[in-house]
Amino acid sequence: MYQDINLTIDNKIALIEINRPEVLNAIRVQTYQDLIAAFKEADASDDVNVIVLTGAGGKFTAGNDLSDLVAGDDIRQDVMDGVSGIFTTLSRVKKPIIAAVEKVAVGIGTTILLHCDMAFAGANTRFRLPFANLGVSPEGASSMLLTESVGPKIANELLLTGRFFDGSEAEKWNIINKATEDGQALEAAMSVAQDLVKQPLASLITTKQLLNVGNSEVIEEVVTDELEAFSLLLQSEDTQARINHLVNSSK
Ligand SMILES: C/C=C/C(=O)SCCNC(=O)CCNC(=O)[C@H](O)C(C)(C)COP(=O)(O)OP(=O)(O)OC[C@H]1O[C@@H](n2cnc3c(N)ncnc32)[C@H](O)[C@@H]1OP(=O)(O)O
Repeated sequence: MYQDINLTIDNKIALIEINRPEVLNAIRVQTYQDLIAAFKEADASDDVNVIVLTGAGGKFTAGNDLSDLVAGDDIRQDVMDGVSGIFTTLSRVKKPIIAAVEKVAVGIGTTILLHCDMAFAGANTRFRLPFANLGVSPEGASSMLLTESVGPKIANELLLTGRFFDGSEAEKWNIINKATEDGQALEAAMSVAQDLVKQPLASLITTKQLLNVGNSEVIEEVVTDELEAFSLLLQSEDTQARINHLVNSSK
C-alpha cells in the first residue's frame, strides 16, 4: 500500500519507517504523501496507542530530496503541499509520537523532531539545518519551535550557520530526550513506547492535548508563513544554481 515507507503495527505500537535507504531516506513527494497517510491511519486505528517514527537501514533522514527542489514549478508546489501536509497532520495527531534517529537528521529530518512528543538519537547522529546554506529559509515552524526549545542564541547559530551538531548537543538543547549509544535509538524509543501502552489511551491522549493546548493553530500559521518565504527563495536563480550544483556533484 505504501511506496516509500513501511507501517507495522504490533502490541499497540505503530512503527513508521521511512524506507529510501539508498538516498539516506531523503523525503520526496511520494514520501510526504505516504507519511501523511500512515500517521492518519495509525492515529485512527483502534490497534494503535503510540506511534514510533524511524528510518530504514539505521539512518533517519537526509531531509527533503534535493532533486525535487530543482525539478520545476509543479514538483515544487507538490513539495510545498507535502511539507505543509505533514506538519498539519503531525500537529493534529492525538496519540504520542516518539522518534528514533540514527546517523543523519538533516533539514526536515531535524525540524520534524520538534513536532514529535519524544525523540532518541544515536550519539554520533549528524544533525543540521542547512536552509541558509541552500539559499532557502527555515521550515516546519522551526523559526519559532527551535527558539523555544534551544533559546534564541543557539537557534540563531544553528539556523544562520547551518553547522552540523551531534546527539549530545541535541540532548543538551532539548531537541531530543536522550542521546543513546549509536544503533540503540530505536530500542530506547520502543522501550518508552512499551511503557506508554501500559497506560490508558484516554489518559495519554488527554495529557498530550493539555500539553499542547492552542499550539496547533499557531504552528499551522507559522508553517504556512515560513513556506511562503521558503518557496519564494527556492525559485531564485541563485538558490536553484546552488542546489543544482549539489545534485550534480553527487552524480
Ligand atoms: C522542506 C525541507 C527542506 C529540507 O529538508 S532542506 C535539507 C535537504 N537536505 C540536504 O541538504 C542534505 C543533503 N545531503 C547531505 O548533505 C549529505 O548526504 C549528508 C551530510 C546528509 C550525509 O553525507 P554522507 O554520509 O557523505 O552521504 P552521501 O554520500 O552524501 O549520501 C549518500 C547517498 O544519498 C544521496 N542523498 C543524500 N542526501 C540526499 C538528499 N537530501 N536528496 C537526495 N539524495 C540524497 C546522495 O546523493 C548519495 O547518493 P549516491 O550514493 O547515489 O551518490
